[in-house]
Amino acid sequence: MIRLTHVKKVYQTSAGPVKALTDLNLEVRQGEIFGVIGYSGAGKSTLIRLINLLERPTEGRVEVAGHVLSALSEKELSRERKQIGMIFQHFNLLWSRTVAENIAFPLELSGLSKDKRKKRVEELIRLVGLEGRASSYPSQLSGGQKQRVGIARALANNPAVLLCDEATSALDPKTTDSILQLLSDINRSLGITIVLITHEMYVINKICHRVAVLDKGSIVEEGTVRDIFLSPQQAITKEFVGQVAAPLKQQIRIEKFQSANPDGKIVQLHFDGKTDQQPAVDRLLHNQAIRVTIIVSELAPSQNGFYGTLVLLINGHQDTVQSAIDQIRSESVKVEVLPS
Ligand SMILES: Nc1ncnc2c1ncn2[C@@H]1O[C@H](COP(=O)(O)OP(=O)(O)OP(=O)(O)O)[C@@H](O)[C@H]1O
Repeated sequence: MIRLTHVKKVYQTSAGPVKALTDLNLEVRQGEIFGVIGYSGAGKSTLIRLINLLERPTEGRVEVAGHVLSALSEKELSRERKQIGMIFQHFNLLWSRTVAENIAFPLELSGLSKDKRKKRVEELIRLVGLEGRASSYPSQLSGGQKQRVGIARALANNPAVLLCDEATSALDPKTTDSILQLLSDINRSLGITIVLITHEMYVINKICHRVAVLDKGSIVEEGTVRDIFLSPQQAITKEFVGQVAAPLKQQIRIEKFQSANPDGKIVQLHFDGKTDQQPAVDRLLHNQAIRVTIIVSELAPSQNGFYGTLVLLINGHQDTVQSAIDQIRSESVKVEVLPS
């Protein structure tokens, strides 16, 4: 579906040439979600902008859906670009236009009649879950809703490929999850090929089928997300995998304790670092009526005590355990009882 062959990109600047991509080869298959991960400056934005020829390669060939885009003139390109939608970190919406008018914009450029535009905009609004917001302006929307408008606009002309340029980097974790879910649903229901760039392994792990690791303008490792997670080869890949492996290891540790202690209660205590919660924890750990085991301790010092989380296994008589939990809750520690 997408094939980059021996692609190089050199920017000419007043300080001299900057090599952004060096001899890059990449193949993205029809219908997959392909992630490119790299640190800042690795060349991710350059790479994604080469796929729709927003940047021309200095050397090499860019082929999308059977067309060699790098060989086309600007006029020919503008027709082929309809095959490729794009969404951006900062949404790039038109602030003076409503949601419906933003989504209609590419349809106007394609010369679609007013009636057809209206129908298509309604379909897209439903697809991205923005019912009831058609007449809102971008400034009246949350970040997640703005990105939904971006996605609807990118899909307006039924592209075969959707490019996502750090599409969730400006969003909080919960909104990130909902946008990633939407992208995954769209990939499945429309069969659209998605290429996304990110610096977060979380994003890759959540929705990508395959991933390439970009470092200093070259792909240093590539494979299925599962294989990369199970056996990362390069040091940089190990660092990225480490971003999500720690929580995963924690989860596995908690599950082991759970299955070995079916009668115990596993609780997660959250410390806010604002008040001194140490005495409350000491009382819990030294409570003679129960047995407390520390499963995970992720605490960092703060001016007034510490912040972070503790995951504990509490064994004992059901009522005694419950009253110990109630006691620490009453001492302004947030307590979550993990499902058994
Ligand atoms: N228009 C440009 N002119 C000159 N140099 C550029 C231009 N765009 C990018 N570069 C340089 O090319 C290299 C790769 O940049 P690029 O933005 O593609 O990386 P990135 O991985 O997307 O980083 P970030 O996440 O910080 O945007 C960097 O050294 C950058 O300074």
